[in-house]
Amino acid sequence: MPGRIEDYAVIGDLQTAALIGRDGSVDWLCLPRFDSPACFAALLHDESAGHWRIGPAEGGPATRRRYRENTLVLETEWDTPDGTVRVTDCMPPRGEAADLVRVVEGLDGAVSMRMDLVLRLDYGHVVPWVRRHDGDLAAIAGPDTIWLHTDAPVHGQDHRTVADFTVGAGQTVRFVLTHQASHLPRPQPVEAHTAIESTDRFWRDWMDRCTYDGRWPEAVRRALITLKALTYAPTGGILAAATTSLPEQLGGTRNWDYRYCWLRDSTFTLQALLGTGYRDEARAWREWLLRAVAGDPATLQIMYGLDGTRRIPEQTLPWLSGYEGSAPVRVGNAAADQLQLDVWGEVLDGLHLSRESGVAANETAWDLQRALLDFLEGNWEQPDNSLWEVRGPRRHFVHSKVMAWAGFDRAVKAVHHHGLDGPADRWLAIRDRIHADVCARGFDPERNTFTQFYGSTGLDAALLLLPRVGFLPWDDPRVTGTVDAVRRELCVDGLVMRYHPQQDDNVDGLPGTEGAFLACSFWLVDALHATGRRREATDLFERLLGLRNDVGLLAEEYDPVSGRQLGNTPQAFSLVGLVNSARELSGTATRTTASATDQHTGPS
Ligand SMILES: OC[C@H]1O[C@H](O[C@H]2O[C@H](CO)[C@@H](O)[C@H](O)[C@H]2O)[C@H](O)[C@@H](O)[C@@H]1O
Repeated sequence: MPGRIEDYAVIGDLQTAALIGRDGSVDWLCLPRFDSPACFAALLHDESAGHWRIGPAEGGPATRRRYRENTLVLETEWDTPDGTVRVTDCMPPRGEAADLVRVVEGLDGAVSMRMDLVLRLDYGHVVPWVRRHDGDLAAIAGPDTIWLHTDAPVHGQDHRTVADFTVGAGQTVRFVLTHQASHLPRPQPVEAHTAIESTDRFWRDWMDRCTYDGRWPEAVRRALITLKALTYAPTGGILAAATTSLPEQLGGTRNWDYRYCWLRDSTFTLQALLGTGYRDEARAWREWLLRAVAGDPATLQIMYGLDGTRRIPEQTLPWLSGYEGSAPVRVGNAAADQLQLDVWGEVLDGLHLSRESGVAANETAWDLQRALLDFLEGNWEQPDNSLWEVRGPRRHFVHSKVMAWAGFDRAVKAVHHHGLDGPADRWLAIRDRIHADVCARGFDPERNTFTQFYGSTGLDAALLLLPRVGFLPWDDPRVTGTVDAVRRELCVDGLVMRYHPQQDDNVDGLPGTEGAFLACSFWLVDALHATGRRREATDLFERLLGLRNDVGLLAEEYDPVSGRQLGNTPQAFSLVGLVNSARELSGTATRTTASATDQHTGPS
């Protein structure tokens, strides 16, 4: 049985990531990339879909675990009646091949250990052929070979590889699992202890570049390390999360594949990284973006594969029962074909932010922005699927229109403040038309709130972002009215639902419901802070910190009733929310969105 979502820690090598439960079992790993088929998919079924457990023979959860300070090296410890043992796990930043390194170390007494390796390629589907080569194991299936190099005595048993051994104080037993394409020669295995030390150094060096000096430094640093772990180093692409199909409702069907690069999520991640000193990542992301969206801006997708791949068709994997029975398990994501107008605005805002932050200008980037503006000019009046990717009918979502406004606003500023070339007066006029349209059709004066879409009876937590992008000032009564309405109508036990799915005739077109959306809850922290309710903002922020798991990770959502994390994990959206709110509350936030002096000055 897989653990709770919050039972999982993550390790990764900037090309893929493994999730490790409190019982020492790797229950999720895709090789060689984040979006490759999993060789351990127990998370979405049970151990027969592949897992790799190393722990005391008696089983059970660890007594404690932690990351080594400022690193992605995980240490899991068990106190047993016979002694204490530690397993150290890491994935060294990629050299010749992907390696997963696990070292067992006796700390006290002598502990009987068991290793249970069940390799199932293609998401639990394919049992590999296992052969011995010079004392190591090679598991071969189709395009993949997975090598196991260890000094433990392993043997095969019922299509799995097991080892029973005892570690005494001061003894270590090493395991290195390496992936290689099956047509290539065996890669040089890394030495486990050396790999742990070099991984440790890599992450410490990366953390040394962090400029964050505000409150809650450990939570912010852990979030930043995790965001970095969600970047795909070869291309600079930024993932939404490391998993697919962890459910938004236990037992439900809201199960999606997040192992791709959403322009929206990446832009938000960029804000958090730029605001904490990580300019190289911002540059790499911009270059990724320019390559991914090259071509006709009318064919811009809201998301791409890690290398900018456009086709990520959605399929279901019927042989997997799903996390706690939450089926179907999906790979690929049909949202890639949706129209989500906010994305144009977010990309324009993200590139504006890079410019404002002094990340060197690039002529191609401005050409792209002009092309995006041309598209937006002809399409901002279209209904769309919104940032929530609704699968119901397209509507005139207020947040989408406001982000179109933000796109033109940033374009005008690019001309006025940065001397770039463009028809600023025309853009200004469109900007003001959008503003007037939203204020006339997207605001309900009787309820004193903006609405989810034109004519909607529902609300949307994304409305909390309107003042952040400068659409109206925080003290505008329409903004304070909307913040109050979100609190009144969308909060469950103080946490924020992104909207009520059943509202407006089932706005998202999906069955079931979902948990509180953690990113939105961080947006409420920022809104409370900006509207002068600072104590409440801090209280909510600290409550959200308390929802992180024991190693500081957050999934997409949280169910206040069962007290469990829900959805894909670790999720960039949630962690970006944490970093940005910490910066706001600490007063260390530099401009990542329009400041008060940049607020809208046109009509309405
Ligand atoms: O709820 C329906 C949609 O859920 C997913 O989208 C959500 O995750 C995205 C990645 O973090 C995020 O950008 C989006 O705002 C969220 O709504 C899923 O990917 C969609 O396919 C699905 O329709």
